[in-house]
Amino acid sequence: MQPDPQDTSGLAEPRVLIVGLGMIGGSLARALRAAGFEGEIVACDRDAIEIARGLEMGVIDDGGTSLAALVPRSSLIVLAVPVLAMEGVLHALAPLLDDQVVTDVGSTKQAIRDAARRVFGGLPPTMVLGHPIAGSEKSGVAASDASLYRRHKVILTPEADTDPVALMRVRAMWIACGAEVLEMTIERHDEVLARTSHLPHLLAFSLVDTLARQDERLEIFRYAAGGFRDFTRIAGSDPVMWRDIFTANRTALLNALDDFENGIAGLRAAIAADDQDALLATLDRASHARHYFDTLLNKTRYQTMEPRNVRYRVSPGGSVSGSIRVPGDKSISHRAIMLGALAEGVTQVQGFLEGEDSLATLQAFREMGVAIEGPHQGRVTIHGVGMHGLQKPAGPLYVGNAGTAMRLFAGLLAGQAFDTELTGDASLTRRPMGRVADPLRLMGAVIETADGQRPPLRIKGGQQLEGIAYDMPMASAQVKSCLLLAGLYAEGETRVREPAPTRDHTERMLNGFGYPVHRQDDVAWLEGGGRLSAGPIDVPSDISSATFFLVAAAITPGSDLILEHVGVNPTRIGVINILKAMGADLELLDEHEVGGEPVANIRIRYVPLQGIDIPAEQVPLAIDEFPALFIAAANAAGTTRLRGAEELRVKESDRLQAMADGLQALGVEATLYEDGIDIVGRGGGQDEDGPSYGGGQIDSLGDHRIAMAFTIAGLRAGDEIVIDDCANVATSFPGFVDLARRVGLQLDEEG
Ligand SMILES: O=C(O)C1=C[C@@H](OP(=O)(O)O)[C@@H](O)[C@H](O)C1
Ligand SMILES: C=C(OP(=O)(O)O)C(=O)O
Repeated sequence: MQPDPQDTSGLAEPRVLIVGLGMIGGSLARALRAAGFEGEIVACDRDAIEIARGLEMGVIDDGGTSLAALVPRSSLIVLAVPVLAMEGVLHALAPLLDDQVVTDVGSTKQAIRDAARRVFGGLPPTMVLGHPIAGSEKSGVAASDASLYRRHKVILTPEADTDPVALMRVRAMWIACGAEVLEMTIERHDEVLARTSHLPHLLAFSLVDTLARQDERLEIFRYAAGGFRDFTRIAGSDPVMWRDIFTANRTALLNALDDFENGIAGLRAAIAADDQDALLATLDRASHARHYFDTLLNKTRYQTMEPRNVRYRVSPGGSVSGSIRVPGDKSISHRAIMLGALAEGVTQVQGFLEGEDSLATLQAFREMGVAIEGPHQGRVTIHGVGMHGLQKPAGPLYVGNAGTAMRLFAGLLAGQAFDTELTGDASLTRRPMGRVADPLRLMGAVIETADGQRPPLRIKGGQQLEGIAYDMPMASAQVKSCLLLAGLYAEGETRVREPAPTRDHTERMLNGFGYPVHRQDDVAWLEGGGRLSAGPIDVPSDISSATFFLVAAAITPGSDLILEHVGVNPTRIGVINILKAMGADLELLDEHEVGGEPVANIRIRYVPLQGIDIPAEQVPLAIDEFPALFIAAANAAGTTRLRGAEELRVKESDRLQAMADGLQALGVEATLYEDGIDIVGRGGGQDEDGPSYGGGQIDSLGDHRIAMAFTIAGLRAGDEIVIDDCANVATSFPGFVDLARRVGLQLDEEG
């Protein structure tokens, strides 16, 4: 939660003493004042001129050069002197301290704790070490800034015996300044800061110094523009302060420097050897890393129950018309990156889905050393590394919300020479992974899971896999694909029998990359040990995304909509078959094939729908489309019955339950079964144009498809539908809100 910068209620200090009135201490004083702090603010500095300036600027109420005069009536003391000056200040303070709470703002923490131990025999419980992660290259009280800490992080490093009241008081001070207060151990703080702050400062100082000592230095500085200026701004920082920090955090800084030297050596070698792919892999990884880690950090907050609540507000009514193209197919986008990375040569992809799920797959390959350019407007260029060219990633591979990524990666990584760990967001962490881990173990893979065979997955590298013949207990394209990908690395044949046809994009794309995959009846198989050769991939629009608009048009009188360039692979068109069986007026135009996948434009016009018993064989062919199809059912005449769909319970949410709850909230009768649902449609009444159900509040449970299904339900609602927890729509359908508005929905997005 963002602290209220005006809230000083937790801060009841009669007098705050700031020791060291520089830019950091001065900014603290000004921030407290600006927040309406009513106590006294005094400062001590050995430089009387700084104190005089502080008084003149109105930053402090009183001040001087002697601690003895200022400590006694103060309640909270903030040490804002350079790190190596701390020990001297602590010595001077020791005889003066009574029950004051003491804190500091030093950039390293172990050195200050060591100093306190030498002075006091231990870190006193009333001393709370802290560090605001804010600053500037400027110094002195004249450079102070009342907003320096606003929305910045302050790290406090309490110890086991720190007085909780002291901690609370220091925390209250920073919250009053508008900061976000975090806690971590002293050791962790020093390691983190060595990498994120101390190393970059060291590099900036070093680069400027190196260039400044060269003969043509004037020329260098004269022409040094953007890059040099950006990179070296911090080299103008206070030398004493930074000498102290580098000295005080010696061990952690040297470790960070070692890592950096390895990285630089790698780049040097790549340049020397004219290894453009290696160079691009590093540059690309770096250029995307900042954005990616921001997203990742948001996810972490999301998991820890501070949801980024994106809320949709759908006004009732609207019509649906036009001609639109929805984003690229998610299943094919994942596979394009995976196979492109393992291929020999360069794979050009167009139509790539720039959604969070497929971007997670892309990032994971970057972390395994693959050079990938883009995405730029759906174009991605993958510099394949060959079947054995992946490198061990530095840490766990985080695949967010994407079940497909985790399960396909499990197969692919089981055959690598190195260990890996796969992690995901809260929803993915609840999903079953035994369905891939068990058969992979039969192939000889070594995989550890968390309780209940859930993520994270720890996959041991260096195992020789053996082909197996596996009868899948459920119709799952993810399991089939996982085993086929592991089969690429296995000895002999890997055969997978599916109880019902499932999407066959993996088989098609492998064949397209020159790797033979055979099929006879319900069995697909391949022989391990082959090679993939790169080729272009044109990703069609995702029929699962198109479905929301197909249903929107199917339920809204007067609608006439064309969805362009949609993938209509026979293993994906359950939604078309089911809508047609319900009576929808739907036709495929301009059917043709791109890169081994059939595509078409789909035209759909409104006619009243009938409820049906959904044929069992259509279930796997429409597995992701059911949330939207349930909305079609709610608008049809009569009851729609679905059975044999227990897989819906283990998607991003329990989709049977989530949809039943939502439909009931709108006033639609829905009866749940273990493997399905009956929905009593509200269509077929006298007033064909009137609303089918009411409005209401829906919890999407963070499931993109639940969120989008209830959005289109708004077209036939009698009142507003408000849908919570919609941020994950971005996993599969970036731009959904804009497109929905474009075809005629009245939709607002909040948060
Ligand atoms: O292979 C794939 O790309 C997918 C397979 C399906 O999952 P299951 O294999 O679990 O049915 C589907 O729900 C998912 O969205 C994508
Ligand atoms: C189930 C889905 O995806 P995944 O399994 O990849 O999370 C989906 O997109 O509906």
